[in-house]
Amino acid sequence: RSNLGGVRHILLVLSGKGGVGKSTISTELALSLRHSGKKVGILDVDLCGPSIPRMFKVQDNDVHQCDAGWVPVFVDQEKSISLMSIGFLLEKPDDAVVWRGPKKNALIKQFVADVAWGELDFLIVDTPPGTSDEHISTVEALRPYKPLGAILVTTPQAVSVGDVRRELTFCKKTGLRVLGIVENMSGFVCPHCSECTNIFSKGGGEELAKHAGVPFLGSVPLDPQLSQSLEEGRDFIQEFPKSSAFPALTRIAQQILDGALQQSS
Ligand SMILES: Nc1ncnc2c1ncn2[C@@H]1O[C@H](COP(=O)(O)OP(=O)(O)OP(=O)(O)O)[C@@H](O)[C@H]1O
Repeated sequence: RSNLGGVRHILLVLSGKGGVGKSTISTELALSLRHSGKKVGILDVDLCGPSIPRMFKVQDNDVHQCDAGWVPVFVDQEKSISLMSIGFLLEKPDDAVVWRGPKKNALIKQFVADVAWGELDFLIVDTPPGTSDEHISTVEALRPYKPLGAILVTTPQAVSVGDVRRELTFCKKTGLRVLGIVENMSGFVCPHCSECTNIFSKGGGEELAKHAGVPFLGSVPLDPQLSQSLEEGRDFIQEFPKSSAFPALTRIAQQILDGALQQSS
């Protein structure tokens, strides 16, 4: 039996640009799903900029081997969130990965085949920005396991939205279903007067979703408590239910749960 045999739903998180919040959305989606009673894994295939270990504050952990392959790193004692990332394989967490494409592709194949995930409700695959070799290798390696689809993350500005158009084309060409678009860093709600300032403009992601005929999963505002939680490896979903990004993040998770339920029925 393959190591992904016990994984019910696989979804990818993609973006055209770097730094728009893929790892943030992957992390908060995993936490939200965990609080809905699901077992979740995150496979971080961002080989040159792995940020998932740090966002869960487990960057000093090592990965061990068992008969079935690599044992992922568990975030909690209940083992409800497990992680695999190149960050756990580097001698020092800040070591740079200077590899050519074939070596990267080989590691991605190994990540897909050799991690002993056990039973998972969701496996979230956090990808590097763009549509590189690594994306093609990831999608090809996952194809036999019929991924649920991809979440596309963008910031509201036209330049980032333009890059998401390329992601839409990538999904179409590789036969990956688009689960929806998330607009991240969409306005800043003042904690004192609750007025919303659209720092990076607003609505680009929603408009693109409408235009492309794909679901719009929601706008996540810029939220200092969110970035601080990520810096400190804290559980934002549990600790900050009153913060401005909380409703959007939990709504995204609910839509993913609904979509997965529909696919299963
Ligand atoms: N809605 C938000 N509010 C506040 N800070 C955010 C928000 N979304 C992301 N950030 C912060 O922005 C930074 C970049 O986010 P993140 O690492 O998730 O982006 P990424 O797209 O995964 O980047 P990369 O391309 O390097 O993989 C992080 O420091 C994160 O804490």
